[in-house]
Order: sequence, then C-alpha cells, then structure tokens
Amino acid sequence: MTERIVVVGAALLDGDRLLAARRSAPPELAGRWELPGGKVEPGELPEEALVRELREELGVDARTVERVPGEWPLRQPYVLRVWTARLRPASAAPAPLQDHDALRWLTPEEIWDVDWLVQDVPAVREVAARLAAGSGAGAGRSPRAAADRD
Ligand SMILES: Nc1nc2c([nH]c(=O)n2[C@H]2C[C@H](O)[C@@H](COP(=O)(O)OP(=O)(O)OP(=O)(O)O)O2)c(=O)[nH]1
Repeated sequence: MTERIVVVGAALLDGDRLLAARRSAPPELAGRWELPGGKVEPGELPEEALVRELREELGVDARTVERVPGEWPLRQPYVLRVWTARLRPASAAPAPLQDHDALRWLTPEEIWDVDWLVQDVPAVREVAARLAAGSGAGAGRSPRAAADRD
C-alpha cells in the first residue's frame, strides 16, 4: 500500500488578494512560488498544522476559513490539500522568516504573474476560480480594515 503524507497549503487571503511565497530551498524548488504551509505532523489536525506552519514560516496569527475542494499529488508520497485562511486582526504582517525569500499579495489579475511550482498550478487554479466566483472564501475584508472579528 502506498503511504500518503498530507502537505497543507494556505490560500492566505487579504480581501481578494492571495499571498504567494517564493521558496528559498531545496535547490530544485528554490525560486518558484507556492502556497505557504508544510507537512502535517502525527497527531495534528490539518488545520492546526496550517496555523502552526504559517506562524513558523511567516510570523503570522492566522485562522483557516474553509477547505478548497481537491487533493493534488506532489512528489511521492506527498499530496497537497489547501485551505483558505485569513490573518487574525492582531496578526503581524507576513514576513519571509523560514523557507521563503519573498512574498507577494497578488490581486486576482496578478495571480498568474508569478512562477508557481508546476504541481501547485491546479490548486491555484481552483483558488482563483473561487475568488472569481466571489465565494465566501474570497469575499472577506482585510483584518486591517476592521470588522473581521471572531
Ligand atoms: N508548503 C508547501 N509545500 C509544497 C507545495 N508544493 C509542493 O510541491 N510542496 C512540497 C515541498 C516539500 O517537498 C513538501 C512540503 O515541504 P515543506 O518544507 O513546506 O514542509 P515542512 O515545513 O513541514 O518541512 P520540514 O519540517 O520537513 O522542513 O511539499 C506548496 O504549495 N506548499
């Protein structure tokens, strides 16, 4: 039986802008853009893993909003699952602390301006479609614009 390890990726949103992160390692992935996140650790829920990874990698306090339907194969044995996420009101702005050397908030028109990892393209396409449809995942306001309270 083939074991699958889930990698969680965040479609971190600010209004309808999507955060893209440029990987700094390993060499075969460096320079390409991805959804920040990482491997789910034993005993962790995927949503917990995502909040942890966003804190470690970007220094932010985020909450997941909803699962983006789908599961995308990465290099064996990994599969990518994606959640939309938002910064909590008191969160710091994201910074490339770990694994990344650049970040960009992309408007819907800019989503394809960065060189996404090839294996991320189907997931990003799904996120873009949902943003274009103005689904609940995309219609929220920026925490900095107030109102987005838990
Ligand atoms: N985080 C993330 N990883 C991705 C994406 N696309 C993709 O192929 N990967 C790969 C890169 C890695 O082989 C694996 C996840 O690695 P990672 O380095 O982000 O995970 P991690 O933080 O848990 O890593 P570590 O503890 O082993 O250092 O999935 C993506 O969009 N986001």
